[in-house]
Amino acid sequence: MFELTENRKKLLESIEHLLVLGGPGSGKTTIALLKAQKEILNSFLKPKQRILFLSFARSTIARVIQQAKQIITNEQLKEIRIETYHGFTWSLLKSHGYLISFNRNISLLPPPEATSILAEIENLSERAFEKNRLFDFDGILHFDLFAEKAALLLSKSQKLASIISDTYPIIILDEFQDTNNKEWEFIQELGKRSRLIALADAEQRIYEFRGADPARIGQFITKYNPEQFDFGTENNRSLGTDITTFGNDLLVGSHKTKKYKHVKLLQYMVMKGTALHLELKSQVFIGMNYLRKSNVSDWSLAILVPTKQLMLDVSNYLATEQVFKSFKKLPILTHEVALDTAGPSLAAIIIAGLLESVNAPLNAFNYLLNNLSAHMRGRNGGDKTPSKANLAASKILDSYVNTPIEKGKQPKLILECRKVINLCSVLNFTGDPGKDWLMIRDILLASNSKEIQTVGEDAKYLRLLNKGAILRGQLGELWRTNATYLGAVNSVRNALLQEHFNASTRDYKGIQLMTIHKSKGKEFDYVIIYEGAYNNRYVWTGGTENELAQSTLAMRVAVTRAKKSVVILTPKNNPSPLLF
Ligand SMILES: Nc1ncnc2c1ncn2[C@@H]1O[C@H](COP(=O)(O)OP(=O)(O)OP(=O)(O)O)[C@@H](O)[C@H]1O
Repeated sequence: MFELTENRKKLLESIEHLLVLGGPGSGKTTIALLKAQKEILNSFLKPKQRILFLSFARSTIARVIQQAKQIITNEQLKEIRIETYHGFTWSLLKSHGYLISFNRNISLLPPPEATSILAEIENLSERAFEKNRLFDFDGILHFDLFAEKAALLLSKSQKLASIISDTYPIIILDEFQDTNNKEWEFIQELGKRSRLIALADAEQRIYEFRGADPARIGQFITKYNPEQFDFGTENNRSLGTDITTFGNDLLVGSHKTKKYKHVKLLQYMVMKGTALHLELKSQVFIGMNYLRKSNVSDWSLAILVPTKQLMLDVSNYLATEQVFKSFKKLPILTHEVALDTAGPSLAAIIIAGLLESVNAPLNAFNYLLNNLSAHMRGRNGGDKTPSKANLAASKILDSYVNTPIEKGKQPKLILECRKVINLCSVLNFTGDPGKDWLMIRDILLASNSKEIQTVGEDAKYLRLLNKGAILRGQLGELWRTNATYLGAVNSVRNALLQEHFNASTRDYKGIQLMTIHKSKGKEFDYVIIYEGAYNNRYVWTGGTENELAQSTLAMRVAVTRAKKSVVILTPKNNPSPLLF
């Protein structure tokens, strides 16, 4: 199916540890899949053995599976386990974590709740201490500890390590340049007995902020003395275009004096109101027309933005029809958004709590206060601490739960929470989870408290996250068995947690909106990179040299996602220094 160069044929024959280097679209993933196929065809695998393909993100897994289906047969695909580091290490810790924790039952700490629990610990080493304490003593595993604890587990139990290596004699490490120290420790445990194939591109290292280290590829070479293959700037993704050339020129700044056929740099006028993202939306229509005219079947068009805030603003703009004074209209554009889940997940737990509360009115009020406090502390997600105002408000709620204040002196937020409970207590549920859910969400949205309204707003994004169906399914099940929503919080929590491990099988077709960082490892027919004004920029004025270097790498990753064409939009009054 593929014309293979001598170099690639040599790679397929190798029985050493391997390091495959190459720029975006040079064919690293493809050759790794061909290598796996070759080993399968050579009957290298004994019964029950499989090849393990490890990557970082669920969305990348989806793409690799999609790509694998074009290269190898379904039977061969069954002999490859394609997994995220999280999914794989969790499966190890879930069944064997008791070997390294005082608590025999290992459970997961859902990320939004983790953020909320750790919100007040600002000091990073204290945070790390608390995360470790939770696992060591309570068996509760924070997502950040997956690699670390899995490495510890394998180092403590050589028997388990042998079983793992016996099951997976060959392990492919995707996006190796982005492994942090803990993942590297884990990989070294695996590498004691299994053959490793690392795929890497130093210039696509965009996760330095989570511990990716420029020295990592060198460490791999020193440790394993692998056979090395470098596909350099070969470009199989956007063959016949100058997209990769632009990406490489960007690294040295030489793009500023050149012209490109497949990369358009546009400066747009920043406008307000209905015209806020007019230029972007118009470019999306132009892109769609181009793809239709070029007869690209099942086309994909990505809009990549630097910040989450801009992503949400753009999503709202695309999902609304604009009508201008001239009566010209810009219709709604259906699209998918790659959103972080913390805020919406915590909002979902609040709504689930209120659905339950109607049948358990006794604790309903305190329950709401606790959940609302968790939402305010955790909605920013990740390891980010909440804003001072949110932290202060959450403390009001926490202290009220412990020592209620007499009537007349209660803060407004507490009174508003009481109002929510009263309004919910007189609701007549229909048994249709979709409708009942919306009744509660509307109560939250109509609240006079900004904090409570925000919960309603965050809950709206569950639809964008495609979580609607799964939640409806779980709640419908409860109603069918009990004719109440008792147990809603648990089932919502489980449903949302499960999502972290299900390799998303959806493919990236149509209009996809995401941050530049999320676009890593994906490919689209057409890419529009959109920089907003003020805080929604690639480069902040006054940023350090290192920040500028990171932004350049991120921009190159974004550009090289495209197969056919790229448009980059930057504000005319203050164009990006990376571009002009
Ligand atoms: N030898 C080849 N001949 C023809 N097409 C190829 C070859 N290798 C890869 N391709 C095609 O090129 C595209 C990019 O390949 P692949 O995803 O393997 O690159 P990559 O190096 O893993 O990219 P990235 O680092 O950007 O994720 C795919 O569409 C693939 O089908």
